[in-house]
Amino acid sequence: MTTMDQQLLDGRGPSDWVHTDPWRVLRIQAEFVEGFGALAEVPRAVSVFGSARLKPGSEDYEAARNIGAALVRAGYAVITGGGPGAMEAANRGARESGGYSIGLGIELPFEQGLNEWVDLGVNFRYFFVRKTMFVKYAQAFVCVPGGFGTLDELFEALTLVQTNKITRFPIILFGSSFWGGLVDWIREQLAGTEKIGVTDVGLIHVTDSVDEVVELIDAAQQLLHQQVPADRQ
Ligand SMILES: CC(C)=CCNc1ncnc2c1ncn2[C@@H]1O[C@H](COP(=O)(O)O)[C@@H](O)[C@H]1O
Repeated sequence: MTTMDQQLLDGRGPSDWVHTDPWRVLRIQAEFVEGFGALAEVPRAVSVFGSARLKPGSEDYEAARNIGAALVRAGYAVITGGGPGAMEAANRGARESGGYSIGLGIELPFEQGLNEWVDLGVNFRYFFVRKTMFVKYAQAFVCVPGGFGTLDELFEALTLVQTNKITRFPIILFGSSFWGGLVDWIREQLAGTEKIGVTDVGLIHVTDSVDEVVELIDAAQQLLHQQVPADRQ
């Protein structure tokens, strides 16, 4: 009969167990622990999402950069997915304004690594762990034009607010010509056929003004501070 100690210390034997789900759970757990640990001290922050494919100099890239800068001037750290395009732009605006620029990267087959404007970077293997961090450490979401990834992050936030899993959390879509059609469809098709409540449409704010982005977030913060006792803020 062998003891557990013996089995542990004996280096020989099959190693396929490292690829099993229980073992994966430990890696997932480690990823949560690492993320919570790295971000615990982050001051109040806003997550900015948008297309990984935006090119520097393009209108949307420069908008994301301005948003990053404006958020820092208003006292917020900026959190992004740490990649290129809109993420790089928002991190860049934040760093250029002397603020706290955070990138939560994801392991991808065509990975390019964290962009050069990230001050605090954490890399994740699992999208769902990373998405928890975007929500947990942000006071608001801002989406500039993007693709599936951006829509995924947008609808995750909308669902969490709709179901009261997070409260007082502005979700701001920057760029009315890009987002307008989606919001019209949400109003007409989703609210119009009672797939969502009419008031749910009001969870989405659309703007073309960087100043308004900050105003919306500040207003939500003020409401929060009025409602939550000082020791819990
Ligand atoms: C050039 C290229 C596609 C690089 C991909 N590199 C990426 N690095 C980090 N986060 C990403 C990346 N691609 C997508 N995402 C995630 O999905 C969102 C953008 O996806 P999309 O481009 O809108 O659909 C980002 O906010 C980010 O959280």
